[in-house]
Amino acid sequence: MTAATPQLVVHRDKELMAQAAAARLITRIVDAQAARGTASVVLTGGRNGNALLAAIAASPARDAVDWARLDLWWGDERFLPSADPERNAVQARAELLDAVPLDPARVHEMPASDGVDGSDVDAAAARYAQELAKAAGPGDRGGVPAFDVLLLGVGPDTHVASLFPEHPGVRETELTVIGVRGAPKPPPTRISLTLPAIRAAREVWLLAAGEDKAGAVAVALSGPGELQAPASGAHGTGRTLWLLDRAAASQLPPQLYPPASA
Ligand SMILES: O=C(O)[C@H](O)[C@@H](O)[C@H](O)[C@H](O)COP(=O)(O)O
Repeated sequence: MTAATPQLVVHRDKELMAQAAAARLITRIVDAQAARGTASVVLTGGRNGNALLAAIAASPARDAVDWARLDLWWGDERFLPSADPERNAVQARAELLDAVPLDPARVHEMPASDGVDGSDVDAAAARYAQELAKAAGPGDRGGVPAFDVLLLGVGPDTHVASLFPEHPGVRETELTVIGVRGAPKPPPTRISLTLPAIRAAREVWLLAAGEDKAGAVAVALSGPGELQAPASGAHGTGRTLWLLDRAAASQLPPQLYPPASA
């Protein structure tokens, strides 16, 4: 087994998956902070990503995290005005970030369409790539920090972040952050980390719950390649973990279904 080999955990339903993922993430952050005095996490948009944040907000264990020593980044963002309720960062703040004592300087939102770059999504993406490069340490590779955990929701078409099947972004091998136009999932204009940036993370956790994800999970784990199934190209340098509920795991071939999960 290598770090890219997907490890699967299947929970009873999406509510339990969010709670269990929240407990897992709190523990991972606490361990990283105990070992290195800091931690870095990449957040994802979408229902499962937001449910995880809400579960952390509701968890008494959340106070075990030294929030001031946590760097937060985003895997993708909808390129909208900064206060737009459709922005992943706006939703993350509502679910959790505004309730915990983060260091604002360590919360790295992706640029908005009413920011310094105006409507130039490519310039905005380049700006975020510079911010990542500045945060990268001497031992980090590829111009991004070695994130402790990079979260990804999985779309019903197997997209992750804003990397969609057969779209240019999934082919990007040099840039760490790109502008995305014509995204099949609205809104059409987005900013996204690329697969090389995603793969710099120590751990990549993919979240998928619900019957509508069962096909995507089965396809992504059957190995068609990242161009057809971007989720299949998302793996960490130390661990690749799929956090599922039974409905999203319902089309997995028996040999991939984990022996015991609750
Ligand atoms: O900006 C976004 O929309 C997300 O980052 C996107 O990649 C999301 O994670 C998936 O589409 C899954 O979304 P759900 O969890 O809502 O199905």
